[in-house]
Amino acid sequence: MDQSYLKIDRVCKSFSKGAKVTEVLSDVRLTIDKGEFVSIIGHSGCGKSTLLNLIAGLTEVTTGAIMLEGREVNAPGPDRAVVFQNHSLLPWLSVYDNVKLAVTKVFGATKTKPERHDWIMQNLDLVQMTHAADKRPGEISGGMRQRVGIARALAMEPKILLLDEPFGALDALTRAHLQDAVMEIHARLKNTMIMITHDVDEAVLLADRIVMMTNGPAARIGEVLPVAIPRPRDRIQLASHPDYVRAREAVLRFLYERHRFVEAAE
Ligand SMILES: Nc1ncnc2c1ncn2[C@@H]1O[C@H](COP(=O)(O)OP(=O)(O)OP(=O)(O)O)[C@@H](O)[C@H]1O
Repeated sequence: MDQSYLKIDRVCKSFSKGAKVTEVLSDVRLTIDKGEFVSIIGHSGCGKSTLLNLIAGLTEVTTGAIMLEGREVNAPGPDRAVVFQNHSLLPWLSVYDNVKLAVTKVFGATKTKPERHDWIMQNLDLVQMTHAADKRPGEISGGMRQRVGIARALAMEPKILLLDEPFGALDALTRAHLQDAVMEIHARLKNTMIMITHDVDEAVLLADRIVMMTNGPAARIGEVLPVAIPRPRDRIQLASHPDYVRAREAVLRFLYERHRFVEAAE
């Protein structure tokens, strides 16, 4: 019996517009273990978000299948929460109420009101945002909004947290703080995380494995690089760590040398 936690099995995805069919993903195969942190990297437009949306169940595969714990994924569900680059919080609700909305949806029938309140506060605490519980998204910084987005996603207690370039719009310092926060959360909750990034350092710092995608159309997984650097990881110590330097170089070579070669050959 196949014991994979998440299995992406020979997935192809095409989009049609009139008579024109574009194959975005071709024969994508990947298995991810429970508790693993996987970064997905690839050039713009190759199909990273499409792959994440397929796992989220927001889009359907054209052929192949995505299995989570042996069950096929073909619709969105609270077991897979997504954090997008643009926070997607409801602007008219407070930080607390934004998280509450998700908690009521998932735990409305199973947790009492005081339990739900504690759970909301616990998740805001996880991202250090309890102090802003009464603020609206427009009254807090971009980094804080992303923290709330992460709290809202985690509050659904998903099996898999899907992060679609969540820090892409943030300045470098805020980004570093949030990367640390994500590493702490991952260490504490031991949940499965899949994160799209364009940032090679971010991919290496956070991931157990880096999935590198070839250019589209018909993108596929070109290489998967294990990052065996022990945790907890400290960005300053890592900067000169030989394994870090090696992993970084391997990703850069894939993106800027090897992949260009593959593209030119096609
Ligand atoms: N709903 C859709 N209908 C038609 N084409 C789509 C749709 N969604 C994505 N595509 C196309 O699929 C390709 C891959 O898009 P996708 O957003 O997955 O790439 P990406 O790697 O995440 O890009 P980026 O890094 O720039 O965010 C693009 O050519 C895009 O135009």
